[in-house]
Amino acid sequence: MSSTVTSPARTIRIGSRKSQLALVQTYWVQEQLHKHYPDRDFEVQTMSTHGDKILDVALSKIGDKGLFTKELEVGMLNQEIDLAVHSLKDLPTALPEGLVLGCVTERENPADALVLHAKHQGKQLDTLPEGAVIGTSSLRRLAQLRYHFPHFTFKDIRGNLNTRLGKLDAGEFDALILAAAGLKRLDMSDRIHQVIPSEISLHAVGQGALGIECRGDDPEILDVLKAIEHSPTAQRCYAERAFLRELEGGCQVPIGVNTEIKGNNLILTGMVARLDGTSLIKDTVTGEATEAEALGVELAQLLRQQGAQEILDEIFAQIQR
Ligand SMILES: NCc1[nH]cc(CCC(=O)O)c1CC(=O)O
Repeated sequence: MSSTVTSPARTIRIGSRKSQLALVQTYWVQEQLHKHYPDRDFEVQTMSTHGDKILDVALSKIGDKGLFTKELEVGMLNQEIDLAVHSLKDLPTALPEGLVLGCVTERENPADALVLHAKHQGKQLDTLPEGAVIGTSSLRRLAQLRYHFPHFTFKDIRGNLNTRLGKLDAGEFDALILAAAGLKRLDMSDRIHQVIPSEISLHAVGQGALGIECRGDDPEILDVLKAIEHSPTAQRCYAERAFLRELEGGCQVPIGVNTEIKGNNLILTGMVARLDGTSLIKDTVTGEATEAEALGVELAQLLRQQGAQEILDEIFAQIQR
């Protein structure tokens, strides 16, 4: 008599930060995976990351490498969780040994958005008064907006989305610049007064996309993740991340991008700006979408030839002080 004994499929453990946005994103991934693999169990485990615990310190002062990802990565390497869902924007371009970017899901609108205090209802960046106080914690947004709107006053803001919106509504700011994608995912699209055009603000690398990280030596998980990969988003984000990696910048340097897929081609625009908004270097490359990473490297080299490295060196020196 012979019988085939198959051990029951293991429960797949998904790690997430505890913020409202992180949870919405993680439960969305869980649901997508469940749709593709109805017979498998996917369970969510939440963890606080260093970035969640130091909400009162300016992001640009503490550096950003892995601020929102490290604890989840340790969890994966210790076999406590099998994959981690991140806002791709928060995932460093160099991952710890043993971990890989397993898949990239379909992107929301990657643009930045203008969110106004009620008293400015109906206004846009062009029509906000001189001296308007704009809240942002991102050097990228700061540098680009200063470049285009030197007459505004810029003020750092921290905290999760609800905290920030509370500060805006309480009158501490005239407007905030936030990712349109985060507001959309939290069902707060009605707070977006203007989707900022890419001519004014190039978005962060990976903005609006989710990146799922897992162990490189776990073929089962890598295979499971293939079902929810969105290939055009992945190609765009691979080009953006190669550009950032080549310039050796994190999320907290004024580097912005825009990507577009047209037929087989990928169009990548990138910029590096001075923090005070006095200069901004920007260029565009086009090539086969299948060569996404090479395009990112090419654009980085192009911007370097135009002085991007000097700007970045200046910024690194300032941040370290
Ligand atoms: N750094 C914080 C962060 N990480 C991801 C998002 C929003 C969603 C996204 O860009 O995918 C935000 C907030 C913001 O920039 O307004």
